[in-house]
Amino acid sequence: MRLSRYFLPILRDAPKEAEIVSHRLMLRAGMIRQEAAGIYAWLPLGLRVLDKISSIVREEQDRAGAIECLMPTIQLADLWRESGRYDAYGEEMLRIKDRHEREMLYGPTNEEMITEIFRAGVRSYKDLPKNLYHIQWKFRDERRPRFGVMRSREFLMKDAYSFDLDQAGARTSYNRMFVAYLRTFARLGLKSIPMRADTGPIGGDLSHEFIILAKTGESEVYCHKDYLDFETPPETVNFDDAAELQSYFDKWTSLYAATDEMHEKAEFEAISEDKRVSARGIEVGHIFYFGTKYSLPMKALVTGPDGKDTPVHMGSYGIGPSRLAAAIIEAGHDDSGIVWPEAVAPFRVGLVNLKPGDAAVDAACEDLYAKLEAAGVDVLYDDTDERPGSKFATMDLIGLPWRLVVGPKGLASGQVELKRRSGGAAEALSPEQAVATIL
Ligand SMILES: Nc1ncnc2c1ncn2[C@@H]1O[C@H](COS(=O)(=O)NC(=O)[C@@H](N)CS)[C@@H](O)[C@H]1O
Repeated sequence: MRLSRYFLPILRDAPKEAEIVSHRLMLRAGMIRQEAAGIYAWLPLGLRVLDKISSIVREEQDRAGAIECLMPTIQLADLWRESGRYDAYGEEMLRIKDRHEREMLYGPTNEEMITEIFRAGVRSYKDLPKNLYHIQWKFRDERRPRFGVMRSREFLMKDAYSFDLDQAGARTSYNRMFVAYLRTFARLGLKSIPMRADTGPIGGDLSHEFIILAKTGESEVYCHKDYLDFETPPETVNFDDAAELQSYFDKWTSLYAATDEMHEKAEFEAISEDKRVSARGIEVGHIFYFGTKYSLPMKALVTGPDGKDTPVHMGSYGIGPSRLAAAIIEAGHDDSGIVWPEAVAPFRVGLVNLKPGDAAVDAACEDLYAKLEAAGVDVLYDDTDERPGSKFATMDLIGLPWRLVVGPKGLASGQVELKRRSGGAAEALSPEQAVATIL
């Protein structure tokens, strides 16, 4: 992409209301723009990151056997009356009326809707287990939206829903998602720790929040330090092997880890001092087992092996891709700006032309741009007339993994300058060596 043709509204300073670093950097880097309280436009650079995060979430859901669908954002109030949650959900629900005065709502979550879809499509236990998911925008009228997209009112969520004949089956579905979550956050460059959590308005009696430790996290969390060294379950996990899945669940819940609401002080203080971690954390995922809480009132029944109709056992599993864009910045930045992990960087290389109009430099840049793009490397080519200092500052701010600089002096001795954003000195290399290093 040529920067002269792109849309990247960089801000020199962040608005004062941006309290945390990810909010400041996302605004300054031209990734998002606030359209209303807690409601953001995702500008081109931010959307590229959001799409990369969603792709990794999707890959790990698919690997775990979940099946993707897409439910609408607008839902009928009557659907929520079936589960009894319409009134219980409270102020956070955005209630609307259509032209026929029909009561509707902007979905904050989809347990009722997926249960309605399931009950219309499945009748026998032979069709179980099932896990259906979508990646869809949600609306929760948070009293105090803040921290940019970290706690916004409209946000993107992957929400998956599992259906099993009984609790034992539902526990395996829960463990499948548990393992998929550990893998997902690791691939995003984050160290997540599953913590016992409260079930809140979703309900149920088993729940874990996946927390990443960050100074600006909203939650106060407590855990055993050894979690930080645990190996992520490998790509080769057999998601059909209930015992293997249970072994990962047992390992990753074998030591103390709890959010503030579930904290047991005495249990925590029984851990040797050097192994206690108490920190602030960001909740990036939350999973629930809630049995027949929705299937019973909504009559989502299957014919069991005994021929009797029985309500299915369900769980729901949420991840916040839009919150993750901010959380990844909280976990990866420095004084000059964002430092993206390769997996989610909006572009892989920032190519900087120090003297547009200089024939040799232009030719060298065009050649590098063509070679890298042909090799499938996403390049943001700064071909603008900005001053060099401002070009370097922009590349540091938007945090691309590689910065490749072409100037007349270096080129005269056949060299360009390559620098890794995550640290290390700039290297003077031939254009060929620079391309080889990046590939
Ligand atoms: N206001 C918000 N802004 C940004 N992300 C949010 C917000 N609220 C929740 N999330 C993200 O969405 C994830 C799931 O949300 S949740 O309420 O915990 N769980 C559910 O809604 C269940 N239905 C799971 S399918 C959270 O872990 C968080 O990553």
